[in-house]
Amino acid sequence: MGRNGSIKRGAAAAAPPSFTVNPADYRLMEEVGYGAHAVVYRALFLPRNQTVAVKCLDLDQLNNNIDEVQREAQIMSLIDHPNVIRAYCSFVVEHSLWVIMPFMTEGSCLHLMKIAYPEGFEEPVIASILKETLKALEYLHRQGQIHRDIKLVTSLLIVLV
Ligand SMILES: Nc1ncnc2c1ncn2[C@@H]1O[C@H](COP(=O)(O)OP(=O)(O)OP(=O)(O)O)[C@@H](O)[C@H]1O
Repeated sequence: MGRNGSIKRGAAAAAPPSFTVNPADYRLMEEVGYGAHAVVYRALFLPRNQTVAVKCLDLDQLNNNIDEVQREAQIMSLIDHPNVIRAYCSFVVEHSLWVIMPFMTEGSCLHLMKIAYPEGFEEPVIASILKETLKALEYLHRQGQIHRDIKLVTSLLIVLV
């Protein structure tokens, strides 16, 4: 709504897409990566045939860290910065926590480097990745959050399709 009460053009288009918390609405496709406690899949959100990433965290492995993980998923859902991936939603499926996220089509910087730049990125590219990463960190710090686990080579790249 504009200040004069008029409805802003494009406001509806800018609204974040909504996702369900029903696992049956997601079809897991291939595995795209894994971390210490999670496996990440490319998946389809069936109601809109939309590609997403689903991070499946093994709750049994997390032991006492469940509160921390749920807090992280909640923070991720409140993120609003182009350089920080946000979670659309998260929910428990049997022994896993599923976090639904945008799918980063180009994968991580490490992946890109391995397949296309085996000698390593050139300096201007590294500088650009660093700058964008620092913008993301600055945003998180302004929100009162500390990342604690930055691994530059696993930064994710998105390509708008
Ligand atoms: N949204 C996404 N889109 C595409 N690929 C992703 C996405 N999220 C994660 N991945 C892939 O999955 C890998 C593992 O991601 P994850 O977030 O579990 O681990 P991490 O933070 O890199 O590792 P750890 O949890 O061990 O610190 C990433 O390195 C990346 O290759």
